[in-house]
Amino acid sequence: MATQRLRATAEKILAGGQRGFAALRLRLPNGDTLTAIGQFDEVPLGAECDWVGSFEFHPVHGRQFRVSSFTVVLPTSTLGVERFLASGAFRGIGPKTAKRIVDAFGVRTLDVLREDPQAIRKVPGISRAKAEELANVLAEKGEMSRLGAFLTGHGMGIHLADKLADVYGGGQAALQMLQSDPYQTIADVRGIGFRTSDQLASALGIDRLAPSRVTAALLHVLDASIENGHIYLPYSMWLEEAVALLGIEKEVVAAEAQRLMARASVVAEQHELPELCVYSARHYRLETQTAALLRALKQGRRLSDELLHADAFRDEPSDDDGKEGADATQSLSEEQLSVTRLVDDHPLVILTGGPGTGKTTAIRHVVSFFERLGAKVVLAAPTGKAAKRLAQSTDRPAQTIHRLLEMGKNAQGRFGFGRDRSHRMEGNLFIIDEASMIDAPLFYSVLEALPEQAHVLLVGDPEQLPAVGPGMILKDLIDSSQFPIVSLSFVFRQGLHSQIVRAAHDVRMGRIPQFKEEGARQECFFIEKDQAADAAELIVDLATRRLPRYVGCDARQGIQILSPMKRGYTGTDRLNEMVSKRLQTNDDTLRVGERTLRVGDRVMYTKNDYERELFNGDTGLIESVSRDSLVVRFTDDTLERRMEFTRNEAHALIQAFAISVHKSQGSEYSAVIVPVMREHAVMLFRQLLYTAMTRAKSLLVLVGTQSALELAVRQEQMNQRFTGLSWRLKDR
Ligand SMILES: Nc1ncnc2c1ncn2[C@@H]1O[C@H](COP(=O)(O)OP(=O)(O)OP(=O)(O)O)[C@@H](O)[C@H]1O
Repeated sequence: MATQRLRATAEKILAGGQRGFAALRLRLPNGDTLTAIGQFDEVPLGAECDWVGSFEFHPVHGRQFRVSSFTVVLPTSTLGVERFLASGAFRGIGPKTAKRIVDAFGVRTLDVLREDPQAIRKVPGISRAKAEELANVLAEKGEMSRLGAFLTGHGMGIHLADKLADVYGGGQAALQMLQSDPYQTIADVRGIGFRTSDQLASALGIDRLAPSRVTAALLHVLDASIENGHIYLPYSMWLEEAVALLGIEKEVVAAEAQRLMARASVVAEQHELPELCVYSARHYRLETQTAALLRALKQGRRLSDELLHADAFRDEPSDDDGKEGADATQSLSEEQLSVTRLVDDHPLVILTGGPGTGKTTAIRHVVSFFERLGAKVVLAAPTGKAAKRLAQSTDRPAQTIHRLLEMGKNAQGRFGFGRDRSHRMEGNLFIIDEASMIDAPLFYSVLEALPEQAHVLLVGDPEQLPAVGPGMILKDLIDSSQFPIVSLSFVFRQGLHSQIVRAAHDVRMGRIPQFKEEGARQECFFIEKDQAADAAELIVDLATRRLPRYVGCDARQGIQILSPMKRGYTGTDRLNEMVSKRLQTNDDTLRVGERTLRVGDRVMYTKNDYERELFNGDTGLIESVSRDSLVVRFTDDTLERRMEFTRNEAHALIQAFAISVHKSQGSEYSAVIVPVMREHAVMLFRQLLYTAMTRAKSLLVLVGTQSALELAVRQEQMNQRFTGLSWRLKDR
């Protein structure tokens, strides 16, 4: 039979499946249908295609079209082509010219450009050279241009084109996948989320009740819950969120949820709650493997048995040992001493306590004690600043956990940890400070890379804000009651700096702190301001004029505003703009998105750039600004580095006169101002206020209303995190 080509849309799979043999119902442009059969790598369901094949006659099914190959037809919408031409892929073509070209040639634009480029010279502003260049770029892009037009036409970023082509092996294959099963791209391509693919699916006419849509939403809800810190979701919450996203009947979603659970793409488990706990397969693995490693850790031996000079170890560390670890004249408390003993006996020990309760002093003792026995003691913390403080207070090197695990590029060019179960870290005792900031994936990586028989001391304050990432490791370990905990509560810190510490402890215990004048110099203030706009004015005046004088520091560096939120009169966005303007000394500015960056601005880098050794949270001052770039000076004790950022790169820089309390975790500042206003009521929680207050070393000013302060102290739970680690660790 003769080979034929026909254009039609694959409407339904009549027999077979998505892959392998399938019989399809094709709909022709005139509305007629016909049956097609063939072998498919992937049935392009819903996509309009050019089908190549021949008709044959089947004794039972009648006339059908046997497909030998097909290509997906470019879904040319004029808007897509217009956006594609204006996307920056074609030099010298902006939105106006793109519109003029498309107005003249409509959906045929790309074909015209390909077949008769000079024809577009009739559009004003297009020269012979430009027409030629356009045609060349288009030819160069080949099938990628179809993909580009498709993406931009559906409101997706052109930047996804390369990623998609990479994943699916070319522009044509990517197009085919986008059209046949847009939801599959969520799992395959970073940067495509449920909403994007759902929009696309809706434009392609994919049924709102299609199982692939419901499945994608259910998986998306689980993934998104990670961003709120959860490791699992209770079944009813999972379902409700998916129903809200899909806008369809709950029964349909529930049926699909059951199917997913049966397929092990998600795992449902019964904990103490009457309802099921639903995990994505990945996070279920993370939690169960973490629990397994922790259980194995519990079987470890005494630390001193492993060490060179073990004979020197006496059962009870004596008073002399106490002196050794602390100041020469200071004896450790029984509790502090017990840490050393417990660390020897137990592979994992937890040390907690608020500010000034002697945690650092206890750490110093542990370090020097085990070093004398010949141990290699490794010190680390989740952030660079916390690691630096730990190094200073112990007089030993300390590093970030990421560095300890040797974060870097592997042979395939992907970022990952150089230390893992096959290439473990080296050391006998690992002391990790600020443990409340460790998220579940990082903790797993630490456990996985721990050398055999190593011991771990986690030090932290569970009343601080939890980690930015998912999980609440420190709390879970404490709640499990499986590991020895020393909880220091006596506040040793006296005299200087004790006002802030006392106020912070009040908040920690749920008491409203009193800010009365004491002694010659007050270090803790509460200034009442009813109106948010007035409070903002006052904060800016304090930050730029009054406090620098009071403390004797440079306004650009010494004063830190910590706000609960970005938004609002006293949110970080507005305060940064106000302080930056107030401190402005010349007209050199760089516009980056919505923001204006000025010379002299304190800025924070918000990404991890391992190549430049620049990390999320690093702060510096803008030294100079030119037309399309700026230079930031980062100073780090001994090291001073100047780095240039293009306008594009500068998107990762935020002004940092005011930062969120979340971003301040693990850092300390000599003077801190905290707005405590009703406008941020949704964020006024005890943990947040407490974390903000404990960032201040020598001066703390709260600005706000008494009622907002009371609200912040009263509201206890930040937001509940659903994690199952403590349940999993408990002996049942
Ligand atoms: N057993 C002790 N007896 C007397 N003073 C102590 C004792 N332990 C610690 N201190 C003193 O109390 C103060 C706070 O101690 P340390 O820095 O160890 O506490 P911390 O819990 O680490 O505080 P922060 O978390 O605020 O850094 C220090 O001045 C320290 O010398």
